[in-house]
Amino acid sequence: MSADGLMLAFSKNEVCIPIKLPCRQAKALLNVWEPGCSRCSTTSVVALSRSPRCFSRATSSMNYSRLGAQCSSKSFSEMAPVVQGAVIVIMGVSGSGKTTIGNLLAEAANCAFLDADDFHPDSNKEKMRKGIPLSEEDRMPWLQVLCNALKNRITDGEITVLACSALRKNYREILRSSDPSYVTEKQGSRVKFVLLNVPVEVLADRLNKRLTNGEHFMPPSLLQSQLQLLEIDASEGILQVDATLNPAIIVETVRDSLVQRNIES
Ligand SMILES: Nc1ncnc2c1ncn2[C@@H]1O[C@H](COP(=O)(O)OP(=O)(O)O)[C@@H](O)[C@H]1O
Ligand SMILES: O=C(O)[C@H](O)[C@@H](O)[C@H](O)[C@H](O)COP(=O)(O)O
Repeated sequence: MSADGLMLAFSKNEVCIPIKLPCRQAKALLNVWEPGCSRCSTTSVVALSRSPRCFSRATSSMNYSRLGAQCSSKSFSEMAPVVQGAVIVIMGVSGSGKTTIGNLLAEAANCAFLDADDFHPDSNKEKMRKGIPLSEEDRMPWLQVLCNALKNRITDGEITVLACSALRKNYREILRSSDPSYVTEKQGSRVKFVLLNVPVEVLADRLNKRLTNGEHFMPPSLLQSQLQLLEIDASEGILQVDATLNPAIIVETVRDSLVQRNIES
């Protein structure tokens, strides 16, 4: 594909017809697809480009999200020809919104959602419930179980959204190593991280409300230890988003950024 070309795949009854078009023509073509148009209910439109610049130019100047709502046009799974076996880890401290955003992202992208909390042994949850931070020894077996689960999904070519605190770089390295082709941190892994940034006062407020509503085992008293542990190494190039925004906007931002970063590479 040429660097300036957009590939459009029109999928109907499971039949894909990939075509290449210059940006301007692609935009013009996609613009005639109005929301509610009867063709949208039976046909999906996928715009893919190996050039992120080209993709963002085309998508930003047409009402792509409106089109997407009708045609589920930007789902990762519809990009299956180029995106196979990938994991998007929504990371951050407790209360940053990992479960909320991870669920919505997976739904929007039509792929599976896993919550790392569901992989903790009861002993870990009991410890946290009592207000005791987990130790390195508590976390290692848990991360290893997660790593194995992700490895199976990557090998099967599945796309997964995982909500996981992944606070330290060495924890993330364990998750990255679930990509069988990942050797060193110098190379890309099919496991990508998105950090949800939320100010401490907002986090405390969210955790207090969540506890009062009896929705979660994690006490607000553990927030400080979580923040102390959070380690972000600029060299990892982790995508960071303002997670105080409306969840729908966060999800849209994450999807757009991942597409622009070419999550398949
Ligand atoms: N973007 C957001 N705006 C407002 N409230 C949010 C947002 N994201 C999450 N919440 C709320 O904050 C609380 C913590 O969110 P949750 O998804 O459970 O975080 P985590 O999984 O990181 O602990 C929940 O009550 C949730 O409804
Ligand atoms: O490594 C850890 O200390 C835990 O994984 C922790 O980071 C996580 O935050 C808790 O499991 C609470 O779950 P939530 O993050 O969903 O509140």
